[in-house]
Amino acid sequence: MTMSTLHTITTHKKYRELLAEWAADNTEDSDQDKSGSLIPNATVLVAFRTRPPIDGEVELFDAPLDDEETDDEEERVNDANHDHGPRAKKQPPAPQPVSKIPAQRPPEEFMCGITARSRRMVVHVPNMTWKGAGLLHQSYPADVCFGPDATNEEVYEQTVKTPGLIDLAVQGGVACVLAYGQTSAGKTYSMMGLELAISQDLFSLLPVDDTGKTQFEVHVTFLELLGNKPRDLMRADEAGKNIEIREADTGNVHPVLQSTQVDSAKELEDVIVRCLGHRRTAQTSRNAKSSRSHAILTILLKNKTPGGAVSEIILVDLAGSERHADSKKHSAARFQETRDNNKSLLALKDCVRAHVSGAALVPFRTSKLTLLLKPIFDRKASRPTRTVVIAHVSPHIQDAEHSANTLRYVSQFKAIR
Ligand SMILES: Nc1ncnc2c1ncn2[C@@H]1O[C@H](COP(=O)(O)OP(=O)(O)OP(=O)(O)O)[C@@H](O)[C@H]1O
Repeated sequence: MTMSTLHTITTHKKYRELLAEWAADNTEDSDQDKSGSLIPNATVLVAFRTRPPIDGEVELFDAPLDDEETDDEEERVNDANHDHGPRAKKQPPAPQPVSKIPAQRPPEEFMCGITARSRRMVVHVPNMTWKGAGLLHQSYPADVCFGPDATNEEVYEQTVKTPGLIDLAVQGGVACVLAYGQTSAGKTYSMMGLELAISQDLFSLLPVDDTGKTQFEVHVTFLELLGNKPRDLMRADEAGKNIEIREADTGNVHPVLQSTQVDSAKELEDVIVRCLGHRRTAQTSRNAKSSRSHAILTILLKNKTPGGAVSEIILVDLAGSERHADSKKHSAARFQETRDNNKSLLALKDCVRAHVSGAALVPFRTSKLTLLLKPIFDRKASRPTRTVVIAHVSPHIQDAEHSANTLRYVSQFKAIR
């Protein structure tokens, strides 16, 4: 047995003991946050989700992590603005926190870095001190949390049904769900589930007249923002062609997209599945089919009665937040995309923060992503809005620092209220 294997076994044994001790002292029954339901009147609701480990995934941690990476969310996003491209000059390695040290254990061992409680998530962050291996248990509050066993149906129930997002749109408002998180944390999995569940329910929730007909027309657009390049996912024939985003004098933002009218749950579902098939993916160190882009599905409800409004349900699967280490093998073009994605995520954070705090000005023109989301940020618009941000985190202890940053980033939106 090598010294390194021995060290691994000892450290991981210690982590397991510490996790067991923490779990014994923090049972679900002692969770103060268990009672109560979602805050019905909040403009922004915060949800956290983690997923189960995937077969063979732990073996990925055997690859050494980059010694230059930064794990602070803002630092990481700003870091992406500097030249770290393939030709960038190497800096001397910085001292590494323990979670960045290359994996030192048998690959088949999964070690959980997340505990989901009803209304908070706890991240168990490895922390090496002079006393040896330790764990910091960092707790972040949310309106609702989903552990690895939660189904997409449960997520739909709590993040769409309970906050009344479809009802809000039917009444003329703007409802939005944003899936945020580290690459491979489960954003696309959640959003596909929500998109298909909304397709199933939407038509039965549209009000009908005495003849059984609804006064609403349902139209769909689907846009992909790859780095800074918007594309129409509805048009496979236009693949690769960038579309224009216009902001009219009236203040309305008009991406030049094909809008498709749908008249049934099946039609809506078919359009969504077809468009998702046009989304670009690439293999990353963490996800064989990683979505490189932000994907914005907009379901427009057009009320055909005289003076009837157009309301919207906007479903956004954001590009994965990537650390520098995750992108170090990217080509120059992919690196630029990652940089643009990270910049737009930072702009999004600023906008949501300003929006939640009731600031007079929300800087939505800072990026194409936030400009496209103007309907939820526009203070001058009279339509009521509600946004649910679902932060996704990896279940692995090796990702604990990234997970803590993700939850810190998103839980702020709850704290500002
Ligand atoms: N709750 C879950 N239960 C079971 N499997 C899941 C769950 N969430 C995600 N997965 C699986 O994990 C893998 C990564 O998920 P997904 O592609 O949704 O991540 P992502 O956050 O969208 O990644 P990226 O940002 O790289 O596109 C997929 O194989 C997916 O099927």
